[in-house]
Amino acid sequence: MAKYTPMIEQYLAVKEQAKDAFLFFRLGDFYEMFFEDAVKASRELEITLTGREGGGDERIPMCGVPYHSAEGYIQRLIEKGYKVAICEQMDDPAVTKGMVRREIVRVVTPGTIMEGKTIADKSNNYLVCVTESDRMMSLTACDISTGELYVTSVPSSVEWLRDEIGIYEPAEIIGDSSMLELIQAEQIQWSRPIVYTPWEKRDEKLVRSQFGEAAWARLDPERQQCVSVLISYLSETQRRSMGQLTQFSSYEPGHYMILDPFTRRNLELVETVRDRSKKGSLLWLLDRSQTSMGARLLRRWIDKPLLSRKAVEERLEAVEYLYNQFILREDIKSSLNEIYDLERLVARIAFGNANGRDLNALKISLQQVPALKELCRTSSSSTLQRIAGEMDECSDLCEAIDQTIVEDPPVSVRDGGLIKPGCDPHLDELREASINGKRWIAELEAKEREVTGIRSLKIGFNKVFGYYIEVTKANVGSLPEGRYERKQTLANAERYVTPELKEKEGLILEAQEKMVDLEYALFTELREKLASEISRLQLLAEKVAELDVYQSLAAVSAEQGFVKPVLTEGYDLVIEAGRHPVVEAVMKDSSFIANATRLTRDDAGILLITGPNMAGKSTYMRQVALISIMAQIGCFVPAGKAEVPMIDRIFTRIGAADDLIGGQSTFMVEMADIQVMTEKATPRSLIIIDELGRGTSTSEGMAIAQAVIEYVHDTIGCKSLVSTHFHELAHLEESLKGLRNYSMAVQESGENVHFLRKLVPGPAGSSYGIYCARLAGLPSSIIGRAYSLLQGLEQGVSQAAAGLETAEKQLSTTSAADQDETASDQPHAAATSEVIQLSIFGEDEIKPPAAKADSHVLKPDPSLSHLVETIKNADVMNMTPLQAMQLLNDLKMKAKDL
Ligand SMILES: Nc1ncnc2c1ncn2[C@@H]1O[C@H](COP(=O)(O)OP(=O)(O)OP(=O)(O)O)[C@@H](O)[C@H]1O
Repeated sequence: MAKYTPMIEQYLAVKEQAKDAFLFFRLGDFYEMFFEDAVKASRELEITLTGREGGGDERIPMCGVPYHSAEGYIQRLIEKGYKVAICEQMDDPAVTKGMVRREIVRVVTPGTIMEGKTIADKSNNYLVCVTESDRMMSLTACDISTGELYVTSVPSSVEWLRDEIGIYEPAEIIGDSSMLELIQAEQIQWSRPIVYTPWEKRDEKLVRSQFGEAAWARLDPERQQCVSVLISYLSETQRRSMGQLTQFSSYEPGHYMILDPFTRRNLELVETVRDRSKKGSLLWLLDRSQTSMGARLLRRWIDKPLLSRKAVEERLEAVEYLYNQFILREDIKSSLNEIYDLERLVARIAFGNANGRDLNALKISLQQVPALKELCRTSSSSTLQRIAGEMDECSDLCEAIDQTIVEDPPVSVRDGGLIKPGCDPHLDELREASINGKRWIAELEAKEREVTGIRSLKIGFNKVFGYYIEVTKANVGSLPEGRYERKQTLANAERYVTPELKEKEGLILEAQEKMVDLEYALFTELREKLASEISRLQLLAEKVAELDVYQSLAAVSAEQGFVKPVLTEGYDLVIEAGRHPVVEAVMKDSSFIANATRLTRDDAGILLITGPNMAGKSTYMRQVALISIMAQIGCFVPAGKAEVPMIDRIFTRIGAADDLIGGQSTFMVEMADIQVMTEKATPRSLIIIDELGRGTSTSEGMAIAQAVIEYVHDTIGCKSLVSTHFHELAHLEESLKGLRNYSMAVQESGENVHFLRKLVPGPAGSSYGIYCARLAGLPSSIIGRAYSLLQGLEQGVSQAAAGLETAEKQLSTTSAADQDETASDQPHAAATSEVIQLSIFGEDEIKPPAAKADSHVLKPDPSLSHLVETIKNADVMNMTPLQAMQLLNDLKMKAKDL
């Protein structure tokens, strides 16, 4: 095989270091890609694929992008989930003999981007690292564009891992390959695509030197390991100091309310279920922030509601104060409005890619701080006063920028024109020389015109020939002999230089070159000075963001008529006139119907809610969860009055999450969720289950629903809202002390049903499902047929229920003697209530059949004794839930055959 050229050999050697990335190989003014990379990139970026002789047997596929527009191409590849390794020329080709050295200077990955369209201003872009050691799982989340770094760990648990990743919604996850496989096996459809990079190398030394020995020592060993893996990845991909990472925030997951990814989605905390847009989410409603940092912090608060009542009350104190102080709120708002994204500015400064405009943005932002601080200091809110006390105005840094950078600097920092006069005496001298030189040239032009008598003579400049005297062809004859040396011939003009022009040009260009170099040096000196004060700036950014969130929560609370919740360490959740904040806000006619909620230890901790489709059950249940979350982030809540206990976990099982997991049936998903709930829920949790037990046959669904409700009631004992279509479950109120029936009221008038959206005590009469189908516009033939089928089905259910009731009666008489005190733990009897017939239509063509369901009790059948025997012999206490379900199903089949 023929040998490759040295350049291709060099390419291949570099490519070895970046196998999983596109290698952007700098060749002059282009980044070139070769071989497979070229073929793939030409397809992904829609650029022309060419070829090049490289010494091998065949032409080598090649494609390239101009270096000055590479940013856009890199972003497009990152958005598609690829990585890009940037390989630069390390020597100046102009002065290098032979081949220039080339090295990878940075690998851009989805989790390590610093700027650009890919990361929205108001959201974070996290890289998450997961590791496991000694049966402890650790997770580190880092956003290098803002300098945030979080680390936490717990005894190994896949659910925890899933929940925690759900909080960060990372762009990329690195870490132990076994852990990555575990996460991928969960098949969760995250709201954004995640790139997985196995990475097990660690760099403890770097972590210790970057964060200090004291901070290192405070971390548990498993967290140390996790941070070391992450930092090693950053250092190998970014290949520069990550000065923006000044500290890590190590936290205990137990300090926050736990919300699994399904619950987050179901409650539409940061995006809607339907189109995953922010609009229509709780974040959208609460976000009146003026700065991007504030917006990101608000999102973090929503992602992690607090468990410490004291900490929440401190937040509420500030929100309440600002709620009542409209003018102060407006003043704070207008100051905040002038503040740029400090976190990202500061990260760019540390990363070394901030330009003059960035420094000025920092200056303008810092100029707002004294006023903000004063507003907080003079307030009578203790929280705001604390913020004022912690705000470092950084006026020295503001002044340094002000003295150095001109008002409107260019984008580039390498071409001069960004340092103020008076900042550096040497620069001023050079400027003077350059200005004088230019003046001299202007004078020379006038002089030459006079000497030659050529009025159109002019002096110009270009990069190739420098300064020249230009004379049109017609006037060339008028030039005196000797002094003028021809440099360039154009179509209708000639260009000349003279010895004195050449000499002056040398001086001017030298001054200019020196000036540009000196300006760059002065600029980087300032940038480095700012970089060395990065922790002060980051701390200030935190305070500004916190203040911004307070004013945002206060503004929206005042605007929407929210009230301050009363937080308790107790059990009872009592809400008067509660509303769903987002549904209410999007209703144009302010017609949202408020509903109360009472979940108390003395009365009932479980509300079993029945009611027709469309009646507002889901909205009601979500509103209770949202009120709890809002209270625990420190926001006022949409209610007339609210007493809210600190809730440790909200568990929701709401229909809309069905599409989250591919390849599993709705029913299996529901059961898996319920399983997690039974394992994790505590008495301080809140459970919300919408339409429990659907997705399987009616009788099985009903049986499972009842068993689950009993388990929640007897074993977990937490507050729960359960909605169901099985009206037959209403009887549970009799057997479960802590359960109350409620329903969403409807009013029937003639043919129509009017949804009152009002929660009333007692079970619902009917589900009106077919009525809703009619509302949705289904053909009347289908509606009519559905009604007649319903009648048949209801008779069947009624008979089966009656059969079971009889069986149960027989069982109770024959086995009364066997009963002991554990009987109350046995599954409760299947529903026996009469199924209520719909009668909401008049003499319509789709009128439901008139007959009422037959509710009489059937006579016992001889084969019933077999059924009873089976029930009697069942060793219920030693059955798994699945065996119990199986038994129940067998009984049902036998009952059907009776
Ligand atoms: N309290 C309320 N006041 C005014 N409108 C409401 C109220 N609650 C719900 N709605 C409106 O009623 C519609 C149906 O509500 P929701 O989805 O909660 O009903 P549902 O009983 O859960 O129905 P389904 O069982 O079909 O899911 C929603 O579009 C919502 O806008």
